[in-house]
Amino acid sequence: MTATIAPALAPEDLTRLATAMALIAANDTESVLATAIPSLSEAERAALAAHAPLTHAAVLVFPSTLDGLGEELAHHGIEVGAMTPSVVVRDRLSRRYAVPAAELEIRILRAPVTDRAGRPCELEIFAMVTPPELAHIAADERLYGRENHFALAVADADPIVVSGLRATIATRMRPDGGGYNSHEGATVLYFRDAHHALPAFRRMELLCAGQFPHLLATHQRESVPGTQLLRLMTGAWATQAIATAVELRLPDHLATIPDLPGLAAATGADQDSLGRLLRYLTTLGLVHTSAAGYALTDLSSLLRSDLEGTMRPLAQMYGGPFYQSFAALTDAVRTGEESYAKVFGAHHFTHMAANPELAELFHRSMAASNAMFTELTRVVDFSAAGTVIDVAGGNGELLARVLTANPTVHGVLLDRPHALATAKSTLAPVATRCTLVPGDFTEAVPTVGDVYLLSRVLHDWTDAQCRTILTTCAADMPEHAELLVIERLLPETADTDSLAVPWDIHMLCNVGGRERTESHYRALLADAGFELTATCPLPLDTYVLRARKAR
Ligand SMILES: C[S@@+](CC[C@H](N)C(=O)[O-])C[C@H]1O[C@@H](n2cnc3c(N)ncnc32)[C@H](O)[C@@H]1O
Repeated sequence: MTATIAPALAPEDLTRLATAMALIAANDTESVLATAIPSLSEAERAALAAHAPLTHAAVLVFPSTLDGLGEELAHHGIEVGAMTPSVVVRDRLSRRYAVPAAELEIRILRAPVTDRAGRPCELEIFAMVTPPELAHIAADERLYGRENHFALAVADADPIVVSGLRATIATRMRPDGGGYNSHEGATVLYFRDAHHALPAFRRMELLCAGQFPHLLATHQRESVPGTQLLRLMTGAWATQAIATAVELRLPDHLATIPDLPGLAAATGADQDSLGRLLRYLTTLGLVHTSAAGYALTDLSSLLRSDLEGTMRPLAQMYGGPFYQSFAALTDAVRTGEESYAKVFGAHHFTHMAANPELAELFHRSMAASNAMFTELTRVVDFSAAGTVIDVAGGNGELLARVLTANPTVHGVLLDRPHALATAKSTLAPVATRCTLVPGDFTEAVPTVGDVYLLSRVLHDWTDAQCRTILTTCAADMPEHAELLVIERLLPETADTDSLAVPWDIHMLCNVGGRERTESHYRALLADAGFELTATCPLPLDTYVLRARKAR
C-alpha cells in the first residue's frame, strides 16, 4: 500500500513554481539579459552571455515541513535532487524579519529544466519551513517576491572576470547583497532594479564557483544605499579637500617631497592634520601612498601650478566663489534666478568686471580646459580661413591655439574690456596676427571673419538672450562664414551619463544660463537663420557644433 503524502505546499506556492518554470521555458540567456538590462549594448550582452549564461530561476516557497517535500514536488512533475542548506537567503530573511538565523530552516532544492534554446537549466527552490508563527514572512514574501531571481553562472570564475562582470551589471542594476555558501562552495552576488516594469526581472544573481572575499565585501558595502548616499552628501568635502590641497600647493610639493614631515614643513601645515588630509586625498585618487611615501597621481598632476593648462585655478574657483554660490542653490531652484548674483550682489560677469583679480582667476580657470581646445584645432581645419573671430573669447586661450596651429590665419578676439586685459599676455606670441576688440555681442560682432567661434558662451544665457547673440552674429557674418559653437551637450535620453548634467546646475546657480541638447541648439540656431551641418565630439564631454547661414 502506498502512503498518502500530506501536502506540505500551499496551492499559491505550486502556482509560483509553475510560473517560474514557464518563465525559464520562455527565455534564454539573451532574452533574460535583454529584458532585465535593456540598456546593455549588443556587444555587452553578447560578452555577458558568453561569460555567464543563464543557469536558473529561483523561487522561495513556504512548506509546513520538509518531510515528503521531494515526493510532493515529484507528484507535480518537479523532480528535485538532494537538498543543501541555504546560507545567503536564510541570512537575508533573518535580517529582513529580525528572526535569528538559527530559527530559520531553509533548504535549496534544484529541478532540471530546459530554457527556450533547449539548454539545460534549473529551477532553484528555496524551501523555508514555515510554522504558524512565521506565516507573516510567507505572506510578505509571496506578495513581493523579493527573493525571486534569474541567475547567471560565471563559467570560469576568477577574480578579474567576476569583477568585470560585476562592474558591468552594477552600472545598470543596484548591488543587492550576496554571500558565500560554504555548503556549495559558491559566491552569489545579487543585483536589483526596483523599478523594472516586470517583477520577474527585478533581480539577478551572479553565481560564481569559489570564494571572492574582497569582491564580496565591496559588493556588500555598495548594497547598503546609505553608503552611497553618505558619499554623495559629502561630495563638498572632496571639493574643499582639493581646494585646500592647491591652496597649500601640495601638488607642487608632492612632485619632490615624499615624506610627511617634509610636506608639513614645505606647506606650513600641522603635520597630523596634513597626514589626515593626505589619507583622504588618497581615497579620492589624488595621492598615491606607499612604503616609499606620498606621490602625485595622474589626477593630482593636473593641479601642479607649473603645468601648462593647470587645473589649479578651477580647483580655486570651485572651492571658492562657486562654492559660496552653490550654498544658495535652493534659492536658485525656488526662484529660477542665479544665486551668484544674490551672494555677490551682482551678475557673474558684472562682478568679474569690478574685481580684476577674481576675473583673472576665472579666465585662467576657463583656459584650464585646454584639452578640448587642442582637439578642436585637430577636428576643424582652420588653415584655409583668412580670419577667425573668437566671440567672447575670454583670455584668448582658444584663439592662441588656433593661430599657433595655423600660421597664416589672422585672429580677432572680441570680449568685454576687462577680459581683454587678461588676454594680452596669452596672445602675445601671436600678437602680430591678432587684434583685440572690446565689444558687446548683443550689439555687433566684427564683419571680416571666415570662421566665428562661440565657445562656452551660449550656455551662460537664456534662450531669448541666445537668440539675440546668434541673430547679431547672423546679421554681421559674411554669407560664406562658418559658425562654430563649442558646448557640452545634454544627452537626448536620460540613460546617458554626461558632465553636461551637473554643469547645467552650475549654470543655473552661477550665471542663470543652462546646458542644452543638440536638438535644442539646432532649434536656437535655426531661429537665428543658421543650419547645423555637423556635430563633432571634443574631450571633457564637449562638442563643436558647425553651422552655416541657411540658404
Ligand atoms: C564662460 S566665458 C567663455 C570664454 C571663452 N570663450 C572660453 O571658452 O574659455 C564667457 C565670456 O563671455 C564674455 N562676455 C560676457 N558678456 C559679454 C558681452 N555682452 N559681450 C561680449 N562678451 C561677453 C565674458 O567676459 C567671458 O569671457
